[in-house]
Amino acid sequence: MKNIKVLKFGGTSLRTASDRKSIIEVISKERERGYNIILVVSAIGRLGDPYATDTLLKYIKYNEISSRETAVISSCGEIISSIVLSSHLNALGFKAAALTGAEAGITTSNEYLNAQIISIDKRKIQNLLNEGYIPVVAGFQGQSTRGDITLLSRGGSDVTAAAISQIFGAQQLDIYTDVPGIMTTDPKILNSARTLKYLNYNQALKIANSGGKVIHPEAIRWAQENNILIKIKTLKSSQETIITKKTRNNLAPGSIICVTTNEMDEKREKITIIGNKLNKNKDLQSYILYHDMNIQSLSFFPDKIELILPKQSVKKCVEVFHKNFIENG
Ligand SMILES: Nc1ncnc2c1ncn2[C@@H]1O[C@H](COP(=O)(O)OP(=O)(O)O)[C@@H](O)[C@H]1O
Ligand SMILES: N[C@@H](CC(=O)OP(=O)(O)O)C(=O)O
Repeated sequence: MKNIKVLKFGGTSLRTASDRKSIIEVISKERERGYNIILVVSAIGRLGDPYATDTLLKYIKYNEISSRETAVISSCGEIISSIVLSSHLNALGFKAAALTGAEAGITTSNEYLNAQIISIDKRKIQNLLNEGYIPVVAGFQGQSTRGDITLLSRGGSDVTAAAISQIFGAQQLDIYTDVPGIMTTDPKILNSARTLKYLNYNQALKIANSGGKVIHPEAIRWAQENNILIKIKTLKSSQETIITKKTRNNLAPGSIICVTTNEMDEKREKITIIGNKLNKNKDLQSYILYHDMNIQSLSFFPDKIELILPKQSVKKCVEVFHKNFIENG
C-alpha cells in the first residue's frame, strides 16, 4: 500500500479535550490529502494527569514490584490513550481500531524497561488499513520473545512510530509535541530559543543524544535507515523542524546550532554545545576558558563541547552561550 503516513502524538499533545479535537482535525486533513494514516500515541499528559506514565509510576516503588510488573503498569497509559483516541474517531464516523504494542505485532528483546525492537509482524495493521481503518497503536511498548510486555525506554513512543514508518515504507513521519520543533535550546530554560527549520539526521541525532529530548535518538536511527522525512511540530503553530538526509542548514566552520542540557545526578548537569568544527571558534573557546562559570569538568570534541556544572549555574550558562554565540553569533 502506497501513501502511508505515520503520525505520532506525544503525551503533551493529547492532554486536553481541545488538544484531542485538534488531533482529529489533523487526521481528517491528512486523509483528505489521500494518506493512509497509522497513528501512534503516548500516555495522556504528564505527572499528575491520571494515566500519564509518571503518575502510574508514582503508585509503585521500584523495589516492591519486579521490572516485569513495572513494564506492565507503565504500558497501561499508552493503551488507555489509544482507546480514547480511537473512540473519539469512531464517534465522528471514522473507522479506527486501537492496538497494544503486542497486538500491533511488535516483538522486542527481553529487557523489560529498555527493550529493542527485533521485528514487526505487519499483518494486523495491514489488514486494518486494507479495510479502511485507522490503526491507533499504543506507543512505547512491545512483547518480548518470551511473551512478556516490554518498554522501549522513556520517550519510546517515537521509536514505535519510526519503526512502524520503516516497516510500512512510509515516506514521512510527523511527530506532534508541545514545542514547534527542535530548538536552539530547551525553551523551558530560555524563551528566546528559536526553532531549527532544517536538520540532517546526524545533527538531530547529536542533539537527541545529548539531552534535547524532543525526539528519541533510536527513532532517528530507524528513520535514517530508510531515508524517512521526519517533521517535528506542534498542534498550535505552523513552525516545524524537518529532518532529512541532507540539510539546507549547512553550517559554517565554528558555528553552533544548539545548546542542550542533561541531568547527571541530583546536583550536576551536563551542558553540550553542538556545532561544526568548534575548534575554529576561538571566541567560544576563550570564553569558556577565561570566564568563571563554575565549570567542574570540560571536554572539547570537533563537533561539541561538554561542560559539567552544578545545577544552579546551568540556566545562566545556557543564557550566556545562547545570547553570545547563537543569537549574536
Ligand atoms: N532543543 C530543544 N528543543 C525543543 N524542546 C526541547 C529541547 N530540549 C529539550 N526540550 C524539551 O522537550 C520537550 C518535548 O519532549 P517531550 O516532553 O518528550 O514531549 P512529548 O510528550 O511530545 O514526547 C519540550 O517541552 C522541551 O521542554
Ligand atoms: N509515555 C512514555 C513514552 C513516551 O514516548 O512519551 P512521550 O511521547 O509523551 O514523551 C514516557 O513518558 O516515557
